[in-house]
Amino acid sequence: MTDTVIEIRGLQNRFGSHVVHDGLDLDVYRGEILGVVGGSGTGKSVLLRTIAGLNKPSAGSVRLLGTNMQSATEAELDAVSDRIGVMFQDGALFSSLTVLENVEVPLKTIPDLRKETREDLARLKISLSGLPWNAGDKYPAELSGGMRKRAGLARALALDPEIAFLDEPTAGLDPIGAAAFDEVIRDLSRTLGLTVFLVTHDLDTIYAVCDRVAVLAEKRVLVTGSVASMAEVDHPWVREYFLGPRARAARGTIDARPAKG
Ligand SMILES: Nc1ncnc2c1ncn2[C@@H]1O[C@H](COP(=O)(O)OP(=O)(O)OP(=O)(O)O)[C@@H](O)[C@H]1O
Repeated sequence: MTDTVIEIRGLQNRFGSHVVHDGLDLDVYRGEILGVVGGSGTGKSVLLRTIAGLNKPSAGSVRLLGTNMQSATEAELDAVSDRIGVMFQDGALFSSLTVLENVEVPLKTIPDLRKETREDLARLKISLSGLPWNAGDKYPAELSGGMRKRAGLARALALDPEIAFLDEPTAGLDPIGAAAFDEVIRDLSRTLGLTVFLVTHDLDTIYAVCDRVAVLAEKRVLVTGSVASMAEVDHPWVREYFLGPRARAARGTIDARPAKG
């Protein structure tokens, strides 16, 4: 049976008179990597923040890991927030803390966790995110953009989340760095059974890692389906995005990769 970990119904988000989402429905299933795409300003980040409980919608409901985010008590919201990890576009690290200390921040919510154990757990997450062993002792300003993103991922993974929300994880990375990041995301999903809610503009990432895609347009989720099925969708933005020259190039790169045994 499919386990729905995020269930959104009739969602509306408005800022003053600006309606970003209206009547938005979406289901996300356990263990999948869902790519959320859409033109600039269609509300991908607002949607991510709303699901994660960081933005209060003006109408509709979000059920996250079985918790109704609109009617939950503070204690229930805290409990569900411990089961998710969020990686923001810029990594959102504390600049005055080392990478290790940044990753330790969420772990400090665990009562009675010994300092040594907390540090070991943080170092494990740092290495799972593909950072070199000594990166934990560096400050964010000493890292490249790609390494900062990995540090942000390590912090998002600190509490062994069931769902990782990643906002533009490969934006600003060079193609090799982006491909390496794709691999980390895919490995984490496959080995840890992590569900990934992935906001991205990066067609290479979509073709390389996403099990399903949700397209945001016209203030709602216009369509969901496999990446391949997007070629059949008769909507101008979807056609331009998935059938344009960049999509052809991204598809070609994936088709050209040797099959994994
Ligand atoms: N706190 C806020 N107050 C007012 N307007 C906001 C707020 N947050 C987002 N918006 C508006 O909501 C709309 C959607 O923003 P959002 O950042 O979610 O778009 P996006 O699809 O992620 O865009 P991009 O692809 O460019 O990152 C934008 O018009 C933005 O200006």
